[in-house]
Amino acid sequence: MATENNLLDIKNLKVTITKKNRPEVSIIKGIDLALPKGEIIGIVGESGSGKSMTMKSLMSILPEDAKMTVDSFSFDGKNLNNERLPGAMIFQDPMTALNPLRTIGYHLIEVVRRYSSVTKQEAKKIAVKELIKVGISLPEKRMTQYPHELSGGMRQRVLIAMALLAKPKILIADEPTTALDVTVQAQILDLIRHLQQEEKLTVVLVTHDFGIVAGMCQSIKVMYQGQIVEEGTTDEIFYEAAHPYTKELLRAIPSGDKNGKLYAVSNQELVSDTINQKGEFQTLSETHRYLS
Ligand SMILES: Nc1ncnc2c1ncn2[C@@H]1O[C@H](COP(=O)(O)OP(=O)(O)OP(=O)(O)O)[C@@H](O)[C@H]1O
Repeated sequence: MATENNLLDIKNLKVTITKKNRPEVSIIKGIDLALPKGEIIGIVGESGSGKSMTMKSLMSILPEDAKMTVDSFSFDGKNLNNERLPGAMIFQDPMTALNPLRTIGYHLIEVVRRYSSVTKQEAKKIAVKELIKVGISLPEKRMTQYPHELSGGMRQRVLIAMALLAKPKILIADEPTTALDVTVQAQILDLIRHLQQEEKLTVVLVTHDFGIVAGMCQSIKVMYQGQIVEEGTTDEIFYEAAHPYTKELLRAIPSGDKNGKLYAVSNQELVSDTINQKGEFQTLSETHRYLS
């Protein structure tokens, strides 16, 4: 049963992949997913743990050879049946979601007109307004430019604008800043946080980076090998993690200590002797404070 505070409630989500002449592979192994309304929820786990597959399941955009099953899938207290989730998703590399041969304006106007019956001129005005909302300067000019003419950060802002034009109730951001440099990363995260409050969105922030979820998320789910191995409030996860995998992930945050060690999560081996340059974060608790 869905609780009142959950926007999304999924029971026993499984995803399998079947390739030609190969046995079926279980990718997501029966997870229960409850996403509280109006929060930013972090999904954390190393590469290959199943974060993206889980999110693609929610959005019904799994690859052709993947099959998803659930025991129940409810949205805002109602069974979603076969309807699409009123959500939008942004990805690590905005280039993959943008057609290099089309202008930014083309992309935005297309989304506006998909969701409301307005003229092209009206759609253009709405699109320009949305570009302003996501902090893009010279929006009229940007409308005429092609994706490659924009910086990575600007492209990600365009994707966020496109996502918002779809009027989602839930925004899934899958490693939205991984491809960006640190300063731009912080700006995009700020934008997501700001929009989440402004639009009263529920946001799912998928990342392998605990540093990012610390300052952004109210709650965290930790994924490992296709399962959620631990979940709780951000404080619970940071200060009272019980699962060994969570502890290892936390231990893998660079200490910033001059003689700090960098550990790999999966095999617990030392992968680097020392971090010589001064890191941004000093200790785990300082990481949390710094980002809060
Ligand atoms: N199209 C595909 N065909 C077969 N296996 C796949 C496919 N896509 C993903 N997988 C496998 O599913 C598992 C989960 O992948 P997923 O992309 O969800 O991981 P992730 O946690 O999001 O990691 P990353 O951040 O690296 O994408 C991995 O073992 C991956 O190899």
